[in-house]
Amino acid sequence: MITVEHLTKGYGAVTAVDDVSFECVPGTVTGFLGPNGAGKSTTMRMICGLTPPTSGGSTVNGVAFRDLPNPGRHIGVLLDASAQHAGRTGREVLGLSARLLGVSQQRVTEMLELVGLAGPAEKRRVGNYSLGMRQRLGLAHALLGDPTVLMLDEPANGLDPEGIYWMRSVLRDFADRGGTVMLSSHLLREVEAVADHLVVIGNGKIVADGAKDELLHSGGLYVRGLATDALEKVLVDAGLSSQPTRDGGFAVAGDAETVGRAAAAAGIVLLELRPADSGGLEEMFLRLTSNDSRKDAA
Ligand SMILES: Nc1ncnc2c1ncn2[C@@H]1O[C@H](COP(=O)(O)OP(=O)(O)OP(=O)(O)O)[C@@H](O)[C@H]1O
Repeated sequence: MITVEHLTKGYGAVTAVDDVSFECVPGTVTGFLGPNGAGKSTTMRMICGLTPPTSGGSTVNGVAFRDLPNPGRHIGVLLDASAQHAGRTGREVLGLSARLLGVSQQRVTEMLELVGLAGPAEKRRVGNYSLGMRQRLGLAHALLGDPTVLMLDEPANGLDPEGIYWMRSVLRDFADRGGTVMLSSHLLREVEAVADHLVVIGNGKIVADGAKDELLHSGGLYVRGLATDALEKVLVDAGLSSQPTRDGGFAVAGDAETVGRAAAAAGIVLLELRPADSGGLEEMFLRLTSNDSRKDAA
């Protein structure tokens, strides 16, 4: 469980994180979404005690990170896969951490196997790893202490499609076994496939927080029929608010039964009647990306 309460961080005139509160609960994957410079990394750094907040606080399983006796046994963190000792081999990196955490070398072997680095790869220096291999090692490192919480900053960076699919299945499995997962991304599509819950941050502030299905389908219904003009008239006559879409359909605020019955009564053949795509969230996300990206300004 991760609990964030009124977390705020100012850097001079910039408020990188502005009164942010949310929870990541056991058994779920929370996608922490926001454009570049939105405040994702700063929030994560505060959660794991690397950056002191200006105000507010956060806990992991009810305890402030800095007060956890052996933090790696509670929360596995992957903030920057490239920040690993380049001169050590993959096995050495994990082996040293295992000694610090008090876990066995057998666990090191298991984690290397889990992330697909067992064999020749584990004997290569991390400096010679691709970014995707570093992400795999970073995930093995995060899982090493058998924590109940995982917090990962952009873990899909550098992974190929097969690697992204694999990463999702590891995270999904971790959550399905009761673990808490928080992962950040600046790509909605990337977290959509794995997250149950979404927290969206823009310009340091939370702009959306809720179940993924609710947020993605807050755009109402999508309907498309054979006779476009007639369908539009039917929707108007039924008192339903609708917007034409570029592909000849309509985004409708209403329930499927009302739309379906109204179309049937008018003898209109419907080709599609379904929840709208992630239009609402995606549009909001695009707006954030165009207006709130502070990377350019920074
Ligand atoms: N150490 C720092 N000193 C000054 N400003 C900082 C510092 N760290 C972050 N910032 C600023 O805080 C804001 C949020 O940055 P942060 O790295 O948390 O965003 P992010 O959402 O993780 O972005 P990205 O996806 O690009 O990593 C940015 O405007 C950034 O320039």
